[in-house]
Amino acid sequence: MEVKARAPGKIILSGEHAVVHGSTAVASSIDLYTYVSLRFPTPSDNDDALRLQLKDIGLEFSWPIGRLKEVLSELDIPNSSVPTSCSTESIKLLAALVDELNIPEAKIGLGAGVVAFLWLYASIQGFKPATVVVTSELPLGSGLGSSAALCVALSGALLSFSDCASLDLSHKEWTTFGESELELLNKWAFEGEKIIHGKPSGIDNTVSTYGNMIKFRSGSLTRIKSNLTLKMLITNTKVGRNTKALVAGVSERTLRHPEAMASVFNAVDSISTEVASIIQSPAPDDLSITEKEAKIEELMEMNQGLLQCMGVSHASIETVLRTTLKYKLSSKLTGAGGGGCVLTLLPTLLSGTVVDKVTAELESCGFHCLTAAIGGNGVEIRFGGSL
Ligand SMILES: Nc1ncnc2c1ncn2[C@@H]1O[C@H](COP(=O)(O)OP(=O)(O)O)[C@@H](O)[C@H]1O
Ligand SMILES: C[C@@](O)(CCOP(=O)(O)O)CC(=O)O
Ligand SMILES: [Mg+2]
Repeated sequence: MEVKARAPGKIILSGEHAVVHGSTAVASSIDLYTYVSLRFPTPSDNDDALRLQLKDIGLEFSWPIGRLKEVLSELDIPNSSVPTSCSTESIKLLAALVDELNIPEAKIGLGAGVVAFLWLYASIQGFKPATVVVTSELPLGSGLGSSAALCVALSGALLSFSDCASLDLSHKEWTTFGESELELLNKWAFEGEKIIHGKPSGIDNTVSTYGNMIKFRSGSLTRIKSNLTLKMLITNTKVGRNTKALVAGVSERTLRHPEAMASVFNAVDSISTEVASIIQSPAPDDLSITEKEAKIEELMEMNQGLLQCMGVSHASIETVLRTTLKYKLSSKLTGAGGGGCVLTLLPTLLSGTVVDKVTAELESCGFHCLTAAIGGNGVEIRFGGSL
């Protein structure tokens, strides 16, 4: 018996980083997914190992169950129905197991993802042998929430074979979980994100779990019904960065300049609240679509300025901003910044020729442009099929 789970990536329309410090942020799922397949061996397979295949990265790891028990029995492994944080000591033990894998230096960032995998696996499934296969349509470490999509898809696959979920195992189509199961899944995914991000706000795992558009503040979500079809060009600068380090950098700046940063976070909160209200405002009201788009553009520019104040912009991001401005288009970084992806609003009346020209110019700088549909379902699972 096997299960496949998929969880979407996301874009943050406004409020990244500030959301870690209690400000409102607005995010939406996108139609790019991370897939996790889970299969338990049959007795005739005679396989007593936990195997993890990162398919598109071309890496494969395995741990004899005896070795896992030896190391992890020192840990307080929680119950699958009680999402529990991985303590610093536990992270150290798991990281030592991951160090034994000799991950190539160029891919060392994956180590945090593998530690999160081991924590979620042991916590939800204990010491059962299994094969887990991960594939992703998301660029990793680029601001599109690959870390959260991994944790959400993993939690989905693991919980679907636990006592915590009551699912119809004959279901061969993509299907979602019930409300209380989603809540549990989202909490486990958050514990995984903590291992990868250090101090996540929870917005990425929440939007990946629930899908569509959300407003998020201090750990609680409000689902947003969008009355505006936003179209965004996503430019991947291909400059690698690490969310954990960038989030830590903003916290350090906040410690150095608490009052100034409080004002910055406050301004971001107002921007996100306004963005959410424009998106939700009824279609035929005082403002035309063009006027709403112009307001969102201005708010995106203001948010970008504040992200610069937080110290998370980058020369590559500034190049995207300058390039899109030549075409009178507004942009902002999305996710943790420091490289990664930039969003550019493509207004409804913008001609296809302009989109082609700006895309060509951005790609001539060495960037990669992608279009992804905004919104769509959150985590889903299906049974059967092949890994
Ligand atoms: N498909 C995957 N396989 C293994 N690890 C992954 C995968 N997706 C994400 N990760 C983990 O998440 C990290 C990237 O997360 P992060 O720096 O938060 O950027 P983002 O979430 O924007 O992609 C990777 O370095 C890796 O540790
Ligand atoms: C910077 C932050 O707001 C978003 C990070 O997103 P990503 O990992 O760069 O996709 C951090 C968080 O909210 O946990
Ligand atoms: Mg992330």
